Amino acid sequence: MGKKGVLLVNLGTPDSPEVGDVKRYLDQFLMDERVIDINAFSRTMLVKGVIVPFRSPKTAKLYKEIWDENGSPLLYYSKIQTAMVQEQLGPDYHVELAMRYQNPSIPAALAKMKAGLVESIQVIPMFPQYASASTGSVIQLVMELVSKWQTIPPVSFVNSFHDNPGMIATFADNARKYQPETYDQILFSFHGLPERQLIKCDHSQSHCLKSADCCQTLTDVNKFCYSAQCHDTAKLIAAELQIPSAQYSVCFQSRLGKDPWVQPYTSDVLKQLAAAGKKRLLVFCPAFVADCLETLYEVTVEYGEEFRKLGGEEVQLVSSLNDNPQWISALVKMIKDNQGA
Ligand SMILES: C=CC1=C(C)c2cc3[nH]c(cc4nc(cc5[nH]c(cc1n2)c(C)c5CCC(=O)O)C(CCC(=O)O)=C4C)c(C)c3C=C
Ligand SMILES: [Fe+2]
Ligand SMILES: [Fe+2]
Repeated sequence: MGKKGVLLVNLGTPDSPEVGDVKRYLDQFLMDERVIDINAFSRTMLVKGVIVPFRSPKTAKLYKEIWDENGSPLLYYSKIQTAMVQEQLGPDYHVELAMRYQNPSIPAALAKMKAGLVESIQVIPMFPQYASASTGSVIQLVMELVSKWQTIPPVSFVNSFHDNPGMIATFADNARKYQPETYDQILFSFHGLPERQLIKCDHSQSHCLKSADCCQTLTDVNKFCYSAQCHDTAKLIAAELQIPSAQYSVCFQSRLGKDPWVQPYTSDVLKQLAAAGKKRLLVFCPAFVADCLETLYEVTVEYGEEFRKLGGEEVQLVSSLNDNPQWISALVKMIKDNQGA
């Protein structure tokens, strides 16, 4: 019997924090039609003509702030997660890590699995909430590549795991050491998305963004809605920690460009909380399974500075799932439960 293949795929990071590598990363990332989802001509003009040349030097500086002797935190933790999952699953499994953009690449990881004669492939896009720009993009590329093989093994995909009990429990446990009840407000800050991508993912075309709060509750109709899944994750973590609904806020960070993104924006929520006299904030970022630029720099440094300028005192990040053994066990259970699905 061949081994069962498991492919863990995260977003990706530059090969180094130097401008050239950041350019290559942003170019590949933002030229993805699921990320900048406009017509090909406009995307090329915008990405290659404006965003990559102007953003890369600034983004490279930010990467230099979080790059340490282990390299990029996202890649570092992803490698550890992969090794820990392989260790727990044992020799019947062949576990590979890939990044959607840059390295280790999805084609290289799939080639290793093919050479290892795996009998099946289970793909886990490492994004708890489904978005076309993240999970959808990974699934599309894997399908495109494997569809060209002569022998196509059974391939399965995890579509989302926004309510995975082990993931929720790990985030809650990570927060306990900060004593969440001692903070003025808890924030769940998720990576943002253009609003039009929510609407495009609404198969009913009658739900998302049709009323002020339609994407705040997960139902059968909107079960693939990124915003609704984010709200559900926040609600479950808050319930685990017995945080009353008035004590927490859900918000969305990392907006790029001028189009409207899913709201409320984290910056706006910081302003409201500072105006209401809140001083100390505890921030979860449960769109990520590993600490990365968006948690270590955007939240800790940028939002921290922003909030202090507004009169606040502290923005404390809850560390991500990283190499927490409880998370690894949850991931292993997810793999075993999904086997053959
Ligand atoms: C949670 C999953 C992610 C979704 C959905 C997502 C959508 C998305 N992102 C951009 C633009 C950028 N994102 C950047 C960094 C970044 N994004 C994610 C995850 C999701 N993005 C991660 C994990 C990271 C950090 C990677 C790391 O190396 O640590 C960046 C690069 C940084 C910067 O220049 O600001 C950009 C750009 C868009 C446009 C988008 C959906 C449309
Ligand atoms: Fe992003
Ligand atoms: Fe929605």
